[in-house]
Amino acid sequence: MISEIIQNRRSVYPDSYSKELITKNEINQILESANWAPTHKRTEPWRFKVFHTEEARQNLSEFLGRAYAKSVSQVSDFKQKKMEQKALQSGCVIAICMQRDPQERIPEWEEVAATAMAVQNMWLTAYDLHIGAYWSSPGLIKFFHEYVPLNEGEKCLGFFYMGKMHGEVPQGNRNSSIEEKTRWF
Ligand SMILES: Cc1cc2nc3c(=O)[nH]c(=O)nc-3n(C[C@H](O)[C@H](O)[C@H](O)COP(=O)(O)O)c2cc1C
Repeated sequence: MISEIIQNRRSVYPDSYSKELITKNEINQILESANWAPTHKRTEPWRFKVFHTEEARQNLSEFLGRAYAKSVSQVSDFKQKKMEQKALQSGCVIAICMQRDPQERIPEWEEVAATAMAVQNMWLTAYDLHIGAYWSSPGLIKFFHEYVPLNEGEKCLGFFYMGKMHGEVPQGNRNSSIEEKTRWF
């Protein structure tokens, strides 16, 4: 049931991923799901940069460490190490990017929303494949273009960390019920 998959999907963090590899086929399934998100004026604004091989993740890890240090006024060695570790603990990291419509035919928020819907498709597909994942949006993403050149109007919105799950999916919780967030007329 789709509602069970939706409710059981969780943010699963890199320190709880197993060492089991994620295959290219699994990554392609996850990316294919992204491409079926809805999109106003069919701008299909989601763009992805995939860091799968150990070498790619090692290089990304080094960049993340450097970018973290640049993004804060006081560097914490602990936080810098943690930031570096995440790409190494993951089976794959995907940078989530959004390409603004060059003609700006729709407001930017709609393209951010469409990209977020693409990420939700990825997240649900990953869960279905027993792959834990989470969307990370640290301040350092503003430096991502220094590492991977982005097109004009393309922005990095965060990183999608993924790793094979071992054990149970964490328990979910919500601060308030849907009734409290809904008014019926
Ligand atoms: C746009 C977006 C950005 C997020 N950024 C972060 C982040 O930077 N760090 C983090 O720990 N979690 C981040 N999360 C994950 C949320 O913390 C998580 O979704 C929330 O705690 C609810 O938990 P659940 O996903 O397991 O239901 C982000 C989620 C979204 C949708």
